Amino acid sequence: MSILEAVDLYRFYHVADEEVRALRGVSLDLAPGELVALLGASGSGKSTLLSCLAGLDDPDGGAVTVAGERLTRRPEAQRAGVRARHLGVMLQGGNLLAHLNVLDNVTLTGQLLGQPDEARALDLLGQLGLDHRRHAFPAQLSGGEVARVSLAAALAHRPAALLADEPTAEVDAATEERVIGVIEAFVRGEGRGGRGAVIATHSPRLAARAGRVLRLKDGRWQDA
Ligand SMILES: Nc1ncnc2c1ncn2[C@@H]1O[C@H](COP(=O)(O)OP(=O)(O)OP(=O)(O)O)[C@@H](O)[C@H]1O
Repeated sequence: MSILEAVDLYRFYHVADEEVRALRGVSLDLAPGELVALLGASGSGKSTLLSCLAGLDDPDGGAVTVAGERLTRRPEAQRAGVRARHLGVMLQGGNLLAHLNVLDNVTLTGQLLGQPDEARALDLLGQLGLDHRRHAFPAQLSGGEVARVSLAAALAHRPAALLADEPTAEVDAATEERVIGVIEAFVRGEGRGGRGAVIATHSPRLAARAGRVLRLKDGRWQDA
């Protein structure tokens, strides 16, 4: 069974009289153990697709299923439940809560699920070179640090799938290697039904390590 399945997603935005067709019939199947790199020029629809896959946005057409649970066409509270149970989401610009320190941000989803795992959170922060920043607040972090803390927060509760938008933006080559290593270890890790990741990236280094590279162009798969 696939970890995450998206069928024929459409998403249109309307700004004044103009219609932006951000997604035009995009389907995706994420298999256990798979690391998928999502490539495409700026504006091609990568963030929109990740938002729909994460249930943060409801597409205008199509369906998303995660670990056998439907994510689309449900009230936000139900989508949030599915998201917390099965997904780790890292958005562009990070998604940290300003009033919580780094460690509390990373353990937050686990706490909400009633399974906080501080040891795992500290382990992830260590692997990402952020052990010494555990008591810092988001406003005190650099852009690259925010991205890595957000990645740790997305992975700490051991979701079935990681959905990440540009996790290696704003970092040097050595740090990028750490980030890729953490993502690879996550995808290889044991889990009920397996784990997988869809990563939007402009990084050739990250794309080279993916098992599958998919390219979006104007809201469609380029080679479809
Ligand atoms: N909230 C919105 N309202 C109107 N248009 C939007 C909105 N969000 C995205 N768009 C438009 O939809 C298209 C796809 O945008 P999206 O952010 O998904 O691209 P992207 O591939 O992630 O780009 P980048 O690599 O720059 O992050 C673009 O034309 C963008 O301007």
